[in-house]
Order: sequence, then C-alpha cells, then structure tokens
Amino acid sequence: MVASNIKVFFRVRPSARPSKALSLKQDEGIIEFTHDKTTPDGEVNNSKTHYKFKFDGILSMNISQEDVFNVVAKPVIEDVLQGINGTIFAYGQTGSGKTFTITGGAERYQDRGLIPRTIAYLFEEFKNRKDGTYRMFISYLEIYNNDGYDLLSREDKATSKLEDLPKVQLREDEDGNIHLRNLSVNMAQKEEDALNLLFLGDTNRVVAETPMNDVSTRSHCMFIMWVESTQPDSDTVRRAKLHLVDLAGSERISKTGVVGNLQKEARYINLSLHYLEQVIVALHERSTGGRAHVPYRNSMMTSVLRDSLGGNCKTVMVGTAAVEDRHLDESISTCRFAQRVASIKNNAIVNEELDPALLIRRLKKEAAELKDELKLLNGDTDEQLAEEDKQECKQLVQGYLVQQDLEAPFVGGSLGRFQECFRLLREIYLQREPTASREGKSQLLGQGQGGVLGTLEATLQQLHHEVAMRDHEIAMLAAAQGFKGSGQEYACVMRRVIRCFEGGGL
Ligand SMILES: Nc1ncnc2c1ncn2[C@@H]1O[C@H](COP(=O)(O)OP(=O)(O)OP(=O)(O)O)[C@@H](O)[C@H]1O
Repeated sequence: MVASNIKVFFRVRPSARPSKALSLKQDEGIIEFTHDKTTPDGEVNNSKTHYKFKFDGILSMNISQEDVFNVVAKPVIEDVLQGINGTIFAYGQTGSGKTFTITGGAERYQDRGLIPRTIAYLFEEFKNRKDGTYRMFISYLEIYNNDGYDLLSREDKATSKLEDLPKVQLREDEDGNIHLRNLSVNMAQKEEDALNLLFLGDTNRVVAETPMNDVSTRSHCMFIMWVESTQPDSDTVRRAKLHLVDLAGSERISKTGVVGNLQKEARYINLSLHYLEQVIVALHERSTGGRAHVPYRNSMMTSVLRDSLGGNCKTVMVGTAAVEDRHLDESISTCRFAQRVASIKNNAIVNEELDPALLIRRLKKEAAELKDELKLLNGDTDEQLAEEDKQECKQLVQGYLVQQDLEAPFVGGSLGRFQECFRLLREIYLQREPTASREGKSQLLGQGQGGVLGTLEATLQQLHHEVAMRDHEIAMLAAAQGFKGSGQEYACVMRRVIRCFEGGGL
C-alpha cells in the first residue's frame, strides 16, 4: 500500500493583463495575492490583504501542453500501468482552462490535452513493454443535475438533448463498492479506437451558453480508462482505472448572473461542488485526527470519486485560474480549495486478482503436459511418425554416430522418435555386419548368452541398474528398443551402447 497526499498543481490561464496583485514563485510552487482591502460597500482603504499558497507545482501561463502532460499525468499513468488507480481532476471557475487542460484546444495539434496524450502514451507503452499483455476499455460519464449519462451510447436515435442518452445509476454493494449501472465499457484495441470514443463522447457532451462564457461546461465529465494487464505464466490480472475529470465551473451563482433554468443548473453545480467541498473538508479534518464520517453519498459526483478522494487511488488535482483583476476572488477561492485537497492522504494499492479463466487455461496446459509425460514414462505411445519425422531421426542418428564428442547429448524428442532412432541404430549396426554367418547372426540376434545382443542385453541391464541407482528414474526395456527415461538418460545409454557395439566395452 502506498500512502501519499493528493498532489496539487496550479495552472494560470494566459492573460494579456494579469492582475498586479498576483505574484508567482514558480520554482518554489508559491502563488501570492496582495491587494487593497475593500470595505463591504466597495470602498478601498489603505490596508493590504495578503494570501500565500504553496502547491506541488505552478503551471505558468506559457507552459506547453506537453510539459503539463509530463509533469501532471505521466507519473500517474506509470502507476496505472502497474495496476494502481489514478485520478486527475481539474477544478476552477468557468473559462479558467479546465477543458483546455483535460481535453485540449481544438484548433492546433500541439494543444492536445491530457486525454488524447494519455491515450497515445498508453498505447505506445503497451507496444514497448514486453513484460505482459495489456488491454484498454473506455467509459465516458457526464453528471448533470446530479444524474449520470453515458456519453458513449451507440443507440441509433440521434442525440439532441442529454435525456436522449442512457441514464447511469449508482449501485453500492455490501462491501461499499460503487458500481455504475448502464455505463458502457468499450474496448479500444488501438489508439484510433480510443480517440474515436473520445470524439463520440465529446460530440454527445452538452454545452450551453451562459453570460460568463460562450461555451461553458455546466456538468462534470469523467473520461475513464480501464487498463488490464496480464504477465506470461501468471494466473493473476491487474486492473487499474484512470479517471480524467473535467469538473463544472466553480464560480458562485451571484457572479454568473444567470436566471431561470440556468440558475437551477448553477445551483446544482454549486450544490455538487459544495458536497465535494464538504468531502474535502471532512477528509482534511480526518487527516488531522478529527471526525471520521465523510459524506461521499451526498452527490453522484462525490460517490463516483470516492476512491479518488481518500481511497485506493493516486490522485492529482489541477486548479485552474484566470488572473485578471475581476477574477481574483474566484482564483483565491480555488487556491483555498486546492490547499485543503493537498492535505488529503490516499492509500493506493496494486489491484491484482486471480483470473479464473487464466487459471483454467494454465491448469489445462499443465494437465496435458503431465499426460504426455506419463505416456512417456509408461513407454506407451501411439505416436505415428510422419515421413519427415523419420527423416529427421535418420539425420539425428547419423549425426550422433559421427559425433566426436562422446559427452555430446542425444536429443531425440518424443518417445516415438526415440524408438525410431533405436530402430535405425539397429539397422545401421546390422548393415555393418554383412558377412555375418547365419549362426553368427543368430548369435548376434541374442539367442544365448554369448550372442552380441545377449551381451548387449546384459550390458543394458547393467546400465539400467547403474543409471537407476544414480538417478532413480531410468528404466530400460529388454531389447535395444524401448528405453524409458529422460533425453539425457537415453543419450547416456545410447552412447555406451555404441561404444559396446564398437567393441570398446562399457
Ligand atoms: N492555457 C491556455 N492556453 C491557451 N488557451 C487557453 C488556456 N486555458 C484556457 N484557454 C482558452 O480559454 C477558453 C476557456 O477555457 P476552457 O474552456 O478550458 O475553460 P473551462 O475552465 O473548461 O470552462 P468551463 O467551466 O466553462 O468549461 C478556451 O477558449 C480555451 O481555449
């Protein structure tokens, strides 16, 4: 188990006129705001208000999307490849750059955000890593007014409004694990498949105009990548999920100036972010020895992010801020929120479990191997050698007979091949005695104690005894055909038999 604090980075949106109240100490990860104090009726007095926040890193205005990926996402992805869950979420007011960070800008290729870069990196790693096989599955969830929708629905009917998408339901099992019913899990075999799914989801994503911004996200969006890996000869499978989360704008209602339906939405957004804040506060208190109850169940978003906040997950937050004078209040409130998040400790573990399918496959393979071994040991083989196998045996025996190195092993293969090799050996031997008389031949064929095969038989018996004494395994059948034992043992017997044939004795 790896206990670590949630890492927090702070990203500043590029601005032609950043507030003079802002100062960034990038190397130290410090952001400071110093501005005039105002009275409630807006009058400025002479005293100053000073806020100082320290984070794991400041992502300055001119940082490239590639550098953001390297600093923020790469360490999380490396852990995901090891089976550890990861979450990266962006939090900040509308228009501060959350979507730009998580998904990216649409205009230039180099503006690709964390999701497409993560997809590309993961597929590259799947290809390069030789330690196992990897698979990726993708889900895309949108939470709007506390209801979940599957953004990757492939239903035929056109999606013109959010309600056309399948509604996702939360289920909690008896162990307290959250399950998302009706959320499709889509396999992506290659980078292109994953990018197509991202595109499909983004097309289904519902956006609306608000006075704060032309295109404002009123909902929370979670792009979920499930990475599954198996090692060769292992019965276990590692499954990690990576959440890339683009939260709705965190600004307060009064500032958005919206009315009617949009105000209701804004309330919901505020409410769910308020519940998120409550969870963060409770976790912060828990980390300092305070109350234990964390109100995850209050909203769908906090329920889904339960593991990411104080649970089994490596989590990174990117706070985003617009730094013009008029946005300073919101930026400071984002900093406050981020500071509390930074105090939360998560306990991430490698998610590894026994896979019954892998276990069955391995046991079946093992059983087949054992059956083969048993057959070999029992000398029982119904193996029918093909002509090319016989040719190979011939070459093996011929090669073996001219082998200078007497210690060289004989590798026959299966029992059937060993028997064929012995048959060939006998054939060669008989051909080398063309002048042998009938009597001689019968002597040779081992009738009576004095025959060559009789000697051979005695020799083999002695050998059998010797070898069996030595390694308890070898067995030898009566005639020159049909030994039992391992390849090396065959080789040992065969070598000595040949020496015997050549008149050299044992
Ligand atoms: N770092 C950046 N570099 C260049 N452009 C940026 C950057 N951050 C944001 N922008 C631009 O600012 C605009 C608003 O950004 P974005 O849509 O990412 O905000 P947001 O926080 O996701 O807002 P919302 O909460 O409404 O979804 C976009 O046009 C985006 O391209």
